[in-house]
Amino acid sequence: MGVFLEPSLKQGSSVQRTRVKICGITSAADAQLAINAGADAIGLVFYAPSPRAVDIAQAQQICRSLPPFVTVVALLVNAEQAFVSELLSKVPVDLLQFHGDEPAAFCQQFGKPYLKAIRMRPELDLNACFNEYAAASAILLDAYRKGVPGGTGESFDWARIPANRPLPIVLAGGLEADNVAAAIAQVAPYAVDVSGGVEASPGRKDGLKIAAFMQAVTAANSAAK
Ligand SMILES: O=C(O)c1ccccc1NCC(=O)[C@H](O)[C@H](O)COP(=O)(O)O
Repeated sequence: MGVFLEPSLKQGSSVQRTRVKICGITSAADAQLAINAGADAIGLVFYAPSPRAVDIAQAQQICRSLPPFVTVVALLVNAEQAFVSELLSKVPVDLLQFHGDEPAAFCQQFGKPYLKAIRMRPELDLNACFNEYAAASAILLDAYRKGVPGGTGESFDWARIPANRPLPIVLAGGLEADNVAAAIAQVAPYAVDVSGGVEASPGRKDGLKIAAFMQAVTAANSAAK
């Protein structure tokens, strides 16, 4: 199991450092850029319409290239149960990320820790989401754009996130080097998640943007001590 979200590290643990997931990794080279810069986790998108999508064979190749202690997150959007089972049998996934409308029972059936992504639509009842997905390792809060399941590059009003949370929060949506320190200072999330903000183009990560993002996170973590 990777170290990104051990089930025992629920909200309130002594761990204060905001961790980093870099999502939408499509090559071993980009995975190496993320890891060398200090990312805790990489996200692999198994959603074909995304420009960041990978298939099982690509995911296997990327995972073979990884050093130890890197958490592999598999991102799904309303995938069929059979595909998730096949994915888990062929790729060394540490954490599932359900980014669609998956009910809690669907998410839990695989016996694998999972993140439930919640897109912050205007009328959202966040407490109801916390209750429904109480078995999740963490809740990933992402921006909402109608018809776009994720990877929007847009942020949302972080003031909508309550200070008291029953689950660790992974903050996503439009993060980049220029705003991630403010996000950490305001929200104090368990982790941050970024995709577009560290890219040269959709699906191709930019080493300089990754380095700048990680430096900003490191500075914010130091300031929080
Ligand atoms: O990244 C995608 O293309 C994507 C497509 C469909 C569903 C989810 C997707 N990404 C999920 C993530 O966890 C992203 O990192 C998150 O939405 C933040 O993306 P960004 O605003 O570009 O940093």
